Amino acid sequence: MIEVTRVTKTFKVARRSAGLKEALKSFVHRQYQEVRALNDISFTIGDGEMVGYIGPNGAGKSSTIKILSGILTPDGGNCLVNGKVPWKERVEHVKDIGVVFGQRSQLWWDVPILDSYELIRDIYRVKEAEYRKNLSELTELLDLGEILRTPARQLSLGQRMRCEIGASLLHSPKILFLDEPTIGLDAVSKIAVRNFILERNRQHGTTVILTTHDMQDIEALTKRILLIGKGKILLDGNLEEVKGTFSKVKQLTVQYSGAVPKMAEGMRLSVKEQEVREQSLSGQGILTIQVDTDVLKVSEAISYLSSQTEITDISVAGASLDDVVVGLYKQYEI
Ligand SMILES: Nc1ncnc2c1ncn2[C@@H]1O[C@H](COP(=O)(O)OP(=O)(O)OP(=O)(O)O)[C@@H](O)[C@H]1O
Repeated sequence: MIEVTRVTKTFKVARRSAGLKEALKSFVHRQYQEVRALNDISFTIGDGEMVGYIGPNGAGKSSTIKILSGILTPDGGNCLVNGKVPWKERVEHVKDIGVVFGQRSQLWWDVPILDSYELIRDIYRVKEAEYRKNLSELTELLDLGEILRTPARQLSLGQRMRCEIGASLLHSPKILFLDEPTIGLDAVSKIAVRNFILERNRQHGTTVILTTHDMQDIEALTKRILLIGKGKILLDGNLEEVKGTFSKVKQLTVQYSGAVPKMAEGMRLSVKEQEVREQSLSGQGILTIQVDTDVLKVSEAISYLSSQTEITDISVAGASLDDVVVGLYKQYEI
């Protein structure tokens, strides 16, 4: 269980104007500006939950993850992770958590991955039997076989990321913090990483907090999202419900054979008039229709269309999660 209560964090940043004169001045009179990274944030995450922590650049996501993993101390508020205060009980706390920062490595650059893993085993004092079991499971699921004997610096980004995730799980943590785990990966590697995380959660009940700008990660992995902006939690809700509030308009793609169907109130054609005219001459075609579900249900729109023409194929799509997130950022002015 993760309980974050009224946490605040302010950074003091040195400020000076450009130029040599200003640089010399700042030696004598240093000026500081305060950046409020976290402003009174609270949330609770239950055991085995997978939560997407999203927000624009500079919103405060990494600062939260650093506090939850004990790297940063907040100025105010409290935080309990499995009953422990992360920055006060660090040694005990790190046994419970695994952390992957997509932009930083926890592996030793010049030594084979297996040597890094053995160092991690010693640091976390993982028992030999547990280490062997975890290593063989992770090697199989993350397809690490060949690459375990290669130094990190010789691996591709995708191979290294699989090794990073393996490294974070060698001590069987109950909670996994993933900060942009698929950044820079190709489509195949992204899917492999997502599937592994899903499987880990299913089989071991691992709690996952995922920060990412990749909405496909969020869609594939999480049911709940926490939206942070300017250091404040702006929304904590079910992903499907949040999507629902933004997807009043559904898009129907209709393949038909016969007359071009007329549009009812609440339905709007997305294709150009010229295209419709051409389709009308050929007696068949594909139309893209926007349906405002406040006016007309999708099922009503489909039966209205099929009363006028023969529908040979149809697909319904909602707003993409990227559209939803852009809408949220606009709504909350972040
Ligand atoms: N060590 C630091 N010193 C000074 N300011 C910092 C430090 N770390 C973070 N900040 C500031 O705190 C704010 C929140 O930063 P944070 O890295 O938590 O954002 P983020 O949501 O993770 O952003 P991104 O999506 O770009 O990674 C930003 O304004 C950032 O400049």
